[in-house]
Amino acid sequence: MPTPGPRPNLKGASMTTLANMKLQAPSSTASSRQTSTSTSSFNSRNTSTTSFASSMGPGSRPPISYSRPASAMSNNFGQSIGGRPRGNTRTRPGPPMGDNEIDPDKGPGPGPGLGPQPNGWDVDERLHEVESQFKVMKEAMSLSLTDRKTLEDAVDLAKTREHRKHKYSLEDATREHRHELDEVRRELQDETERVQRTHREALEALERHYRVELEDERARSSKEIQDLRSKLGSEQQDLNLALLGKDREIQSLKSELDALRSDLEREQMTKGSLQQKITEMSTTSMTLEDRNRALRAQIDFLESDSKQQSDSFADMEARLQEAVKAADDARQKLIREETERRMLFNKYQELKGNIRVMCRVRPVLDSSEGDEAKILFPDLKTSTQIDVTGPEEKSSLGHTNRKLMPFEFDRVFSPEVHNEEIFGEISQLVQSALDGYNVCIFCYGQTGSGKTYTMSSADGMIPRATHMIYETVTKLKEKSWTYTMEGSFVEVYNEDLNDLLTPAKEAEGKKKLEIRHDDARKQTTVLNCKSVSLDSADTVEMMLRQAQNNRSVAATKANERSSRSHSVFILKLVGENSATQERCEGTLNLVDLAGSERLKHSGAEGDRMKETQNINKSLACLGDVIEALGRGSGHIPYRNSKLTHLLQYSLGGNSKTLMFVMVSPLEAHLKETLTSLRFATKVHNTHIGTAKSTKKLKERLSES
Ligand SMILES: Nc1ncnc2c1ncn2[C@@H]1O[C@H](COP(=O)(O)OP(=O)(O)OP(=O)(O)O)[C@@H](O)[C@H]1O
Repeated sequence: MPTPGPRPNLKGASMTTLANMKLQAPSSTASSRQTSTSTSSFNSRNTSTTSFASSMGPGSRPPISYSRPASAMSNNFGQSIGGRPRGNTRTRPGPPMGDNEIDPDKGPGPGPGLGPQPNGWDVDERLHEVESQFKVMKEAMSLSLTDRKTLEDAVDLAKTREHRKHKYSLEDATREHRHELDEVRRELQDETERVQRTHREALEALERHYRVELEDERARSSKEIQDLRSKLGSEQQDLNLALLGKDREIQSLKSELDALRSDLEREQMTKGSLQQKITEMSTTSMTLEDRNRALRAQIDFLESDSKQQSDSFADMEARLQEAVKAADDARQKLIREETERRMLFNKYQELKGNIRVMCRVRPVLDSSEGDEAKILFPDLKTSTQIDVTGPEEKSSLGHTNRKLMPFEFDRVFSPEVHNEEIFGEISQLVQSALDGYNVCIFCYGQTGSGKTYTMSSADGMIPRATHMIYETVTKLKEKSWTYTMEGSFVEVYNEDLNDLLTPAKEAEGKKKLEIRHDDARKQTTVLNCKSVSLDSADTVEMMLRQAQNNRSVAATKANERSSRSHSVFILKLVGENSATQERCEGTLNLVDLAGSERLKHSGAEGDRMKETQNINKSLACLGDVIEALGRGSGHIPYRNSKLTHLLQYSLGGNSKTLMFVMVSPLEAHLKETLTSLRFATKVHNTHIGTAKSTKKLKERLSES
């Protein structure tokens, strides 16, 4: 129920004012209600503001100072609604309301006719009062609005401050956290860096260590690879050479086979024709015997009848003439056949190759010599192979093994083979020398391997060759061949040529030996060298004894009586055929080379070292010459050593060469054995051009 407002005082008031009053009275009530509401809300706000302000607490933002305490305002406002404001300085001062005052609870009082109203009817006063109340209310309103605004501002400010405070504290916290985070990050980073540094250092140390190890390993591996490569290279080279040699051998064997086949056919034909001739001759002989018998009968008859006798005599003479002619024809045929045999024989020799290599292993002399090397002779049928078990080798994986090294030559002689069998193989070459070829037979090998035993022992190649020559020469006399034989014996010692048939004392005042070559005859003469005419086999034995005494023999660690020089037995054979007028000139050189052991192994010093160096040099030169001949080189380095210079016409296209590689059976000599066998293999793989007999040369020379 709206409280009835005081009756408006129309006296002195304009109609407008009254109208306003009428209009405002209820609104005032309403506004009073409103005010009350707003006051309470203000109060509540004020309370909240106070609590908010108090929540700020000491040390926080300063409390908000209001222009007027809210409670006061509230009181004023309450009073202003109820009547005259009390104690409000802004309201018009007036007399205390007393009974005339409008009690808000009671209302403005009874209206006209509703009860006594002291001065209640004083409209002006009432109006004035209402106006002043209105003014007060208005002021209160504006104040309240201002307050509200202020409060709102304060709230906003507080909010802003609180917000800012929060923001600050948040920012502080963020900063703190960021700082902490930075610290932690820095620490972490430091730790990480430290760990990284430690790891890097460890890694670097490891890397350095492994790099060193790697370098070592690499160096070791590259050395091993290099060793293996060079070994492989040399083995490959050897294999290639062996392959080439084998190819050539196959080719030559094929052509040899063809030639032999045709030779055989020819020989068979010759044999057939010879047999036919023999049959013819025996028939002739029988005929002659018959005639003889008839002639005897005729003689008897002539003795009885002279005419008949003289006729028969003439007939007999004619027949005798015929028989003599037939015998002469047969002799001529024999000589022709000898010439043909020689030709065929030498052709066969040529086909066998001009350089042949044979290997001989000497037996173990007694158990004190030491362990025996593992040497096998697998090829029993043709006896051309020797397998040597090499020294112990360490593989890259650390395993120890021994390689089986096979070597192949024209012939291999095991320790049981005697000099007789060896000579069987070389006798054909001796025959070639008689037929006018230059022949050279070497014995190569380390000290104590059996060179001297093979070459010049009592039943060695030199005495056997000379015996064979004597026998052959004697037989050839029947075929109109007469031979002169001259022998000389020289040695090459420290690149000097010495005559072994002249004792050292006698040789002192004599001129030095000089080598002279006759290029047209392909013959070599040693000037100032003694040569002995060999008219009996005994002369050769005497020669050998003399040479042996004069040979330079010195002691080395490798062999007690070691030959330190190359000795060359030179046998010149000149044959002439009185029937055919043929002439041939051949030379047989039997060479016992000095020991081929290596300088390091021989333990040589001083003079012995010089000797060894010279021996090694001349052996190397011999290898070079054979190699150059094999290559077909235009320049053959004969003059690089005395030995090759001396043997110039016995090494090469116009001669036949046989090299014996002598092998010791002892394990202690294994390295030297392998070196010798490798050298011999190189020689074996060398193909030297076809040999030519000086007889043919002579024929050619005589033609020109
Ligand atoms: N086939 C063999 N049968 C029996 N004994 C042999 C045989 N070969 C060599 N000998 C002996 O072996 C020893 C050494 O041989 P030899 O003197 O011939 O060797 P070498 O190679 O000529 O040595 P150097 O180079 O010192 O002259 C000698 O006592 C010899 O009699």
